[in-house]
Amino acid sequence: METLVVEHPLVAHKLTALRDARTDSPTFRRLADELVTLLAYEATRHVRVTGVTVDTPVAKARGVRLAQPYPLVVPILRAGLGMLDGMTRLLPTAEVGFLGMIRNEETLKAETYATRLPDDLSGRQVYVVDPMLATGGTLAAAVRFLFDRGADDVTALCLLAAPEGIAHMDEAFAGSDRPIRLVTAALDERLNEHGYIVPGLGDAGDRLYGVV
Ligand SMILES: O=P(O)(O)OC[C@H]1O[C@H](OP(=O)(O)OP(=O)(O)O)[C@H](O)[C@@H]1O
Ligand SMILES: O=c1cc[nH]c(=O)[nH]1
Ligand SMILES: [Mg+2]
Repeated sequence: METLVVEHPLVAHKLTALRDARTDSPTFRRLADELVTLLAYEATRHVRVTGVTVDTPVAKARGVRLAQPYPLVVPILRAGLGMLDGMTRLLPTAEVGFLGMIRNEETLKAETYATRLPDDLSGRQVYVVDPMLATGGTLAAAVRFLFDRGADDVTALCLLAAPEGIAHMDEAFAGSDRPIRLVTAALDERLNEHGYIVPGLGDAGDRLYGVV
């Protein structure tokens, strides 16, 4: 999986505050919202555009507009919701689909409890947002939903990624002719015995939504 770790002092500053266990949920939500916007700037470098000509007050000008069909943004509930507004702020015309998934903390396997996606995604660019890429089980299942519907251009935006998650995605989609890109704020060290990213930031959904 093509991976871009965004190196930028503002990204590092906001990620450090997100990691800090002392950061409360309102602040955590604001930082996640700000951070995804910085990642989205990089993640949308390939977004499809089409040529247009407009009249300025002075003269005609050649330009571009987002091509249609517009991209699809898919937050993976719960924690992906914390990244949705930041993403749609940059892509206001994007369509939004939803995947509700929860990782079984015994088996570490992802289980799906809600799917609201267009049936036909052929020709669509898709941006998946989920703060954490840990074992990769959740993202792999999400990408499979999207590929099964015909998507051929998927970019995942994650706040943190673990090497195990990237390796899992590489195995799961080895030989696939459809590119999957990952844009993240940091590649962390490893997973602990509970499947949590080390040093990580804890359970992203719990941090976002005040679960103590
Ligand atoms: O790469 P994986 O090992 O699959 O782990 C990553 C997933 O785990 C967390 O979700 P969780 O299942 O805790 O649900 P939540 O988002 O509702 O907190 C996180 O939000 C990711 O979706
Ligand atoms: O560290 C982790 C791993 C999986 N899910 C999370 O929310 N955090
Ligand atoms: Mg989740």
